[in-house]
This record gives sequence, C-alpha cells and structure tokens, in this order.
Amino acid sequence: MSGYVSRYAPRPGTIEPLGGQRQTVSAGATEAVSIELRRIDQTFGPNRVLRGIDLDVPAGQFLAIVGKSGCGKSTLLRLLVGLDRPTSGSLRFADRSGDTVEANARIVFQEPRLLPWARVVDNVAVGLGQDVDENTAHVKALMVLDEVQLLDKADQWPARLSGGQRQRVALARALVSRPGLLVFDEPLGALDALKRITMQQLVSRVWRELGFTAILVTHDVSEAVHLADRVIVLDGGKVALDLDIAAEHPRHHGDPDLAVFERRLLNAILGAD
Ligand SMILES: Nc1ncnc2c1ncn2[C@@H]1O[C@H](COP(=O)(O)OP(=O)(O)OP(=O)(O)O)[C@@H](O)[C@H]1O
Repeated sequence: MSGYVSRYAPRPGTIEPLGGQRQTVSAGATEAVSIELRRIDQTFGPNRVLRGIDLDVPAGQFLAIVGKSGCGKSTLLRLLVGLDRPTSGSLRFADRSGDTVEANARIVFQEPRLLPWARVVDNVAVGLGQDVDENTAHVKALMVLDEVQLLDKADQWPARLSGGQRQRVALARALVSRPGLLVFDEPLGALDALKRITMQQLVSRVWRELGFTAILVTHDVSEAVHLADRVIVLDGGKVALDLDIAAEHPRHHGDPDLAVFERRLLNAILGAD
C-alpha cells in the first residue's frame, strides 16, 4: 500500500496498488517542450495547405490555433507533434530531458478512445506504456485520476461513465506520463455547453499546475481565449493573426476583456481584420 492519500475522499479500496507492496511513487514532473518552425510548407498534390509558416512556441506556452474549416489546423498540428514531416522547411523541438517529441508529446482527441474492456484506472495506466511496472503504473494512474477528480471512478468501466467523465479519463491518460507537450485536437467539441466549461476549467488548472506546453485546435474562439496565452488564426496557408491573450488566469465567461479578444479573432477568421 503506498502512502498516497486522496484529497477527494475516495471510496475505500480504490487506491491500493496491485500486490500490496509498500512503495513511494511520485506522479513525476514535466519537462516542457519548445518548438521552432521555419518556412514550413505542406503540400498535398496540387494543394499547398501551409505556405512558409514561421512559428516559435516557447516552453510552457498555451497556444490555440483557430481558422475556417480546411485552413490547415490539423495539418499544422500533425507537424507540431511529429506525426508528419513537412514538404519543406525545418522544425526543431527542444526540452531539457533530450527526449524526442514523439516520446514527450500526447494528444487528447475529441473522442475519448477508451478501452471498453479495461477499468478506468487501467485505461489511464495505458498512457505510461510498457516500461513502467504494474504497481507503479497503478499508483500513478490513481494519482492522476485524483488530479482530474475522478478517483472515485477508478474501478468503474468506461461504459458506466458520462461523456464528460470519459473525456476526463482521456485527459488523465494523456497526463499520466507527464508529457512536455500536450496537444488538444477539438477535445471538447462533443460536450454540451456546461460540460465544456467544466472541462475548460480543468484543462486550465492542470496546465497551470503542471507547466507543460499546450497546443489547442478549436473552432470555438471563446474556448481559445479562455484557455490560451496566445491564439493564431490560419488563413490561406499562413498565420493571418498572432494574438497574445493578455488576461489573468483563471478566466471567467462573460469577462468583457475576453470579448474584445474574441471579436478580433472572429474578424480575422471572417476576413474583416
Ligand atoms: N493526408 C492528406 N492528403 C491529402 N489532402 C489532405 C491531407 N490532410 C489534409 N489534407 C487537405 O488539407 C487541407 C487542410 O486540411 P486540415 O484537416 O488541416 O484542415 P482543418 O483546418 O483542420 O479543417 P477542419 O477545421 O475542417 O478540421 C484540406 O483541403 C484537406 O483536404
């Protein structure tokens, strides 16, 4: 049994590691990644989707990417996490651990993509891969479930969770390896308005507490200004607007300062900026 004690008063019996061995397990620390893009082009046949993009994302920044459908957001995202190589230009990822971006980045998708035959805690432990022993993985998964306030669901099956809870499990699975770069690909698009706000607050809190670099692709400019330090608008394969969101965290819906940023972003997306 580890010395781990929840702040959220879990059901008894949900925090014991397998095998009952006493061990000290820490949730681990984040080594935030910085990214540098120079003259990036991405072409699919005759379709030149990205045109000479230059972008620096400092370690620990929360960057949101917005723009019309088909403007190249997902294409840029795939380059930023090392899933694709650009047609031309250079990308540089740097973190102090010296890991490759593939090893140090995680993605949270719109669909939670949980394993239906595995309990919540085991779904989260999957995020650690094969190199971590079962006991340690179990305890780390419980710690991260605690961070997303789902410790009481650790023994539950995914089918018994609500949509918002499933998305929190997917977030926990991404966080458990303490990634230096966490990428959100429209992660909240399938949630209703109230669940979206709760999830936004959670994402904002874990980002502020853990300090990873975050990149969010979204259609929702309100979501972008609530979460991000900086929002870029893609249009015609280029960065049409690069806007710092100079507002304190936590941010609140209905804040008139945020509405000004939203208006500027909407104007840029609709071509009026
Ligand atoms: N693997 C690919 N092969 C060919 N064309 C592609 C490929 N990936 C993307 N494209 C094209 O690149 C363009 C940009 O696509 P992308 O998915 O990046 O846009 P998006 O801004 O994310 O769109 P949405 O907001 O609708 O998700 C589209 O015209 C798309 O058809």
